Amino acid sequence: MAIETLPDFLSAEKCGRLVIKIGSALLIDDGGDVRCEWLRSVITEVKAARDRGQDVVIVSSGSIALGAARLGVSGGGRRTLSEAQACAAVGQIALAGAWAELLWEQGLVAAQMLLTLDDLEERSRYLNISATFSRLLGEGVVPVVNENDTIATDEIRFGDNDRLAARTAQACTADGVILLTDVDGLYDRHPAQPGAQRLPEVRGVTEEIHRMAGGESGSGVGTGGMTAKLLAAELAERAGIALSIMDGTPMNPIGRTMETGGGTLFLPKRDDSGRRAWIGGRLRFAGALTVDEGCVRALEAGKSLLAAGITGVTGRFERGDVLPIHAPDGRMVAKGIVEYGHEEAAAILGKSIEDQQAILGHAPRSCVVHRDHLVLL
Ligand SMILES: Nc1ncnc2c1ncn2[C@@H]1O[C@H](COP(=O)(O)OP(=O)(O)O)[C@@H](O)[C@H]1O
Ligand SMILES: N[C@@H](CCC(=O)OP(=O)(O)O)C(=O)O
Repeated sequence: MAIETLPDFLSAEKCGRLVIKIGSALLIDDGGDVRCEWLRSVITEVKAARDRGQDVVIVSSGSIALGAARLGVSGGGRRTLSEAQACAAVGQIALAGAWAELLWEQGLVAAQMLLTLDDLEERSRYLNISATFSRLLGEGVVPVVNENDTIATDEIRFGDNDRLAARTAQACTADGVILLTDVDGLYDRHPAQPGAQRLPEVRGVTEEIHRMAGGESGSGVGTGGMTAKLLAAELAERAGIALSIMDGTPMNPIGRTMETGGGTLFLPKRDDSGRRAWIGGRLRFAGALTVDEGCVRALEAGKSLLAAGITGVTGRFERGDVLPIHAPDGRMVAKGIVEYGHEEAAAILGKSIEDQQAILGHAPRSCVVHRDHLVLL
């Protein structure tokens, strides 16, 4: 049974596993301290969920804001990478300590998991992370996840924990994600603008929906703003996971949203298997394929990708990598696991299957991307 309404997030039947993401502005006060009383109220809600039989995974921001205050570093979101990393290193140890202590106050055991984009993109590490989640949740532990900011380079950083929450939800096979933030959902324009209306439900994050988000964070403490939350909603949607943006500012924010009927609920269009979700959720690529119009139509009709339809190969990739597949106008139409490395793919580009043996010097594979390993976008 899948989530269909807001109260379903609190049902062990419909939402056996829940990810709750908490933004920096909620967790850290203006003086740079953890808002302990508020956090205690959230943990009460985590405890209630556990008592109902739901597994809960927390994605907690706040290390940079916490560390910056302790180091006396200012600069909001405009810090250099090394500055942000130093702040994160100082802040994370305090943040994890606060979580462990306050969860323990209510009889819950915390575990820390620091992840990077690379960890979630590389299949074997992704599977290890999934296995660790499964074991921890089986033991009744509450994993607390954050980005491993101290080792992530700019290129491989998520930079915002909204997408990290969606990818974490995939990795731990969650049914729902709650993003607690400082606004009670998605508005049709920036909420500060006159006449802005909240959208209670969104089924399918379209271009029109993306245009509603102003890029900047409102608080000046968080990163990514609504744009990042919509990207997260899109990742969740593709993985068949429901996601809700809720106002985290009051005490007991989840219960409060249920009472007021606030928030925005993003519902998935279709269900995807774990493997397809993993392919569709990939964000970094070692290369790319461009195909002709006929090939785009064939892919949309559910066919595998043949070398004959490929018009361009870029990057240095290996067999087994996930690549984006672009239409002639540059639009990304699909992602899929490639059957050849970049040299062989470039060599057989545009060739029919009959011509490929002589070029490769061995029997060709039936296709370049098999339809079972292809996700249309
Ligand atoms: N269309 C929109 N609807 C709601 N909020 C929006 C919209 N466009 C931009 N925002 C801004 O996004 C902010 C939330 O993002 P952010 O500050 O990054 O939160 P967090 O720190 O919780 O991740 C809101 O406070 C609001 O100022
Ligand atoms: N990993 C960073 C989180 C960055 C981030 O996404 O912040 P936010 O937009 O407040 O959720 C930190 O702990 O400070």
